[in-house]
Amino acid sequence: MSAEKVTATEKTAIGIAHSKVILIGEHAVVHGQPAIAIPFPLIGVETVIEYVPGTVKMDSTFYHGPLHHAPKELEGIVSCVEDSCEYLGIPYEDLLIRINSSVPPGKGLGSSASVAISVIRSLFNYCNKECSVEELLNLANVAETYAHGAPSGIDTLSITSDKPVWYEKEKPVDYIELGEDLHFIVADSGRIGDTRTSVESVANLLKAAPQRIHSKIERIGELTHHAKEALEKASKQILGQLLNEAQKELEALGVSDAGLNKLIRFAREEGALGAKLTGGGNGGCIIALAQNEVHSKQLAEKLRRFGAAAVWPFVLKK
Ligand SMILES: Nc1ncnc2c1ncn2[C@@H]1O[C@H](COP(=O)(O)OP(=O)(O)OP(=O)(O)O)[C@@H](O)[C@H]1O
Ligand SMILES: C[C@@](O)(CCO)CC(=O)[O-]
Repeated sequence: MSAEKVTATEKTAIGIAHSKVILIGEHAVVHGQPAIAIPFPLIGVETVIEYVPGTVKMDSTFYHGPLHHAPKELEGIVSCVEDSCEYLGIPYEDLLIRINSSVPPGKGLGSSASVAISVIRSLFNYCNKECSVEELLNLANVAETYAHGAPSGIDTLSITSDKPVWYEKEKPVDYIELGEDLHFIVADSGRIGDTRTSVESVANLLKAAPQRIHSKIERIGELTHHAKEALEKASKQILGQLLNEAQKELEALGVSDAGLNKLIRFAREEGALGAKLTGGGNGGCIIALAQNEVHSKQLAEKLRRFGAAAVWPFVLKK
C-alpha cells in the first residue's frame, strides 16, 4: 500500500449547514420579485466523508448504497457530488458520504439545499480547501435545479448566510439589519409538500391567466418591500399584517392547503401578529410572528396541543 493511500484511509472530513425559513416572497421570487429569508439554525445537516475503498457510497435516511444506484429523488445530490469531485480534482471513488439531517424533507425548510451545502463543504474539507460562497452556490444550485426544477437560488443563498437575506434573482444580495428582536414560531402541518410541483403549478397558472397572476406576484413583491422597512424600523405590528396579506396572495396562487390554513387561522386566533405558509407550500410549514418572548412560548405550546407535527419557537436577534 502506498504512503498516500495510508494517509487517505485515516481521513475523514465534516461539512455542516443550517436550514432556512422564508419570511415573505416565496414563489414571487421565482418570477423576479424580491424575497426575505432567515437562516434557521435550530435544525441542520452534518455530512461526514470517509475514505472507504470502492465506488462512491451514501449512507442517509433516504438511501444506503452506491451512488450510481441511488433513486431518482437523489439525482441532484449525486450530480452535486460528481461536479464537486471534478471541480476539486479528486477521483470519484473511495468515498463514503454519511448524511445526518435534522431537517425534515419537503417541509419548506430547505432540506435539499442544506444537504447540498453540507456535502460540498465536507468535500472541500476532505481536500483541505477553503470554499467561497460563490463556489458553494454554483455547485449547490445544480442540485437544486434537479430538486426544484427552476429554483430562484434563495434557498442555497440563505443557507450560506448568518443574517436575514434580501434576495432578488440576478441582483446583488443584501442583508437586513433588524430594528428589534423578533420572536417567530415555525410549525409543521405534517403533510409533505413538493416544492418542484408547487413552483410548476404557479408557472402553469401564470401561463393560463397572465394578467391576474402577474398582479398577484407583483403584489407579493410590494409586500416584501414593505416588510423590509418594517423589519428595519422595528414595526412588528405592521410586519404581522404584511405576512397575513402575503398569505392571502399565496392562497390565490393555489399553494396553500387545508392543513396550513388551519394552523395559520389558529395561530392568528391565539394572538399571532401575523402568520403565513413558508417555502413551497401545499404541505410543509407555517411561520407565525409572536408578540414577545412569553407569547412565543405560550403560542408554541398551544400549536403543539392543536396538533402541529413539530413546533420550533425561535428568536431572530437584532
Ligand atoms: N437526509 C437526506 N439525505 C439525502 N437527501 C436528502 C435528505 N433530506 C433531503 N434530501 C434531498 O432533498 C430532497 C427534498 O427536497 P424538497 O425540495 O422536496 O424539500 P425541501 O428542500 O425541504 O423544501 P423547500 O425547498 O421548499 O424548502 C429529497 O428528495 C432529497 O433529494
Ligand atoms: C417556492 C420557492 O420560492 C421557495 C422554496 O423554499 C422556490 C424558489 O424560490 O426556488
